[in-house]
Amino acid sequence: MLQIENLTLRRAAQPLFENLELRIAPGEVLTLMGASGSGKSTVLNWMIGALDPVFSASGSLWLNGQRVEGLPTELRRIGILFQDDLLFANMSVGQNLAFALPATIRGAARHERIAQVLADVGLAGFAERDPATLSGGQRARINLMRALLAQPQALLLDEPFSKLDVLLREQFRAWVFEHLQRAGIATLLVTHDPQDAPAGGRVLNVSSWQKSQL
Ligand SMILES: Nc1ncnc2c1ncn2[C@@H]1O[C@H](COP(=O)(O)OP(=O)(O)OP(=O)(O)O)[C@@H](O)[C@H]1O
Repeated sequence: MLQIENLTLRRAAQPLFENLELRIAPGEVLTLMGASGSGKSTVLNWMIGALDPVFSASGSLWLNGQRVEGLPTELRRIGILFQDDLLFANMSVGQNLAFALPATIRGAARHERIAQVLADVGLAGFAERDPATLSGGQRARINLMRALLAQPQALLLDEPFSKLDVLLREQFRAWVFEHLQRAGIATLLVTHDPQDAPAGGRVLNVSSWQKSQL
């Protein structure tokens, strides 16, 4: 369970919003929707411990019963995926994935794990490929798998589909939701496009943030 309690964010003395409350169950995707500049990315930055110092925050963040908003980013077990993929251009696909693997997985087990991940996403044999030679959809899948290899308990998606063309976007979206549900990951999806939300999923609109209860 990923939970925000009573979050107020301010820039200078001005509140960006007040008293945000939300709860996301394992395997659920909650969509956070709102106009440009309404503060969606700022919430995500706060959740991963990367709030710009121009903002101040009060409120608490809980992940599976542990209060995490005071913890360093790497101890929070919260992954994030941005609209621009951040694959390292000077590394192969396999090296990009290996970068996210926990250090406790060593030696041959690392190669096996990466081969298995690539096979799982329909990209068997791609470990040596240069990321620049991949299609948009292939890059998107590698980027998501890299975020998941770090074994997050929650995932934040910031406009993850907006750079994909229409057909690919539909396929990738369905694939992502199915994958996250199977992995039991609590997911917060930020978007300005209502069509990005999973069918039947809960949507929280930024305009209703004041004292909203989800
Ligand atoms: N570093 C900063 N310094 C000053 N103001 C900032 C800074 N970062 C963001 N802001 C402002 O804070 C507000 C919220 O920004 P934020 O990026 O969270 O909005 P958003 O809802 O994610 O927008 P978008 O959909 O365009 O990404 C905006 O008015 C923005 O201009």
